[in-house]
Amino acid sequence: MNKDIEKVLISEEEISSRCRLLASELEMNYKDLEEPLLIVGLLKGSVPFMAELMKRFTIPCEIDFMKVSSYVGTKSVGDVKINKDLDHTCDGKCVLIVEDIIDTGKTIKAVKQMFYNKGAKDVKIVALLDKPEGRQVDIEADYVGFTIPNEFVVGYGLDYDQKYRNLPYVGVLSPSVYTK
Ligand SMILES: Nc1nc2c(ncn2[C@@H]2O[C@H](COP(=O)(O)O)[C@@H](O)[C@H]2O)c(=O)[nH]1
Ligand SMILES: [Mg+2]
Repeated sequence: MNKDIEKVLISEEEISSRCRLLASELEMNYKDLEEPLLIVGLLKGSVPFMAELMKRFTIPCEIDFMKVSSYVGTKSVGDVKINKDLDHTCDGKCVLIVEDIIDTGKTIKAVKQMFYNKGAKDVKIVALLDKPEGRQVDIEADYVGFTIPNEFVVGYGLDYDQKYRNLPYVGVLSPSVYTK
């Protein structure tokens, strides 16, 4: 295990088997769509989760990415800014937003509204992790991989200062790393 990780919260095997179930639930719910589902990953944290899900889809789909920022270090600063916008239009489309983690809910609430403002017909959210104790606004994901306690986690796409995204598991970062 990486020396900066205090404990492994969710193992690689647990993530893989949960993603298999989530993908089949999503497939079932989207099987009657008349046009391709637009799957949008929020960069950078959603990349491993999005790859794990989409490789199991057999439904017609298109993919795109958006980059928004709302965090500095381990703190949510509230304001959500777009750093990279979509390549696709989403007028009249069904959109599935893929997010790594929902904490205060401010990011995903703002992003969901952005998609409706862009003319999407339907917007659903799938999040690998949910920290309901951190919630400050009224928003829930439609699909959640794991509900976790209110701790700062890294790995499987999630970073601290751009590090640890490559870990194959989700772990709790030792506070000594960010109180240095
Ligand atoms: N590496 C981690 N990133 C986190 C964690 N909790 C939140 N976040 C980042 O913020 C947004 C969502 O935050 P929200 O407060 O607006 O809901 C999420 O996409 C992450 O990028 C965490 O524990 N570890
Ligand atoms: Mg994110």
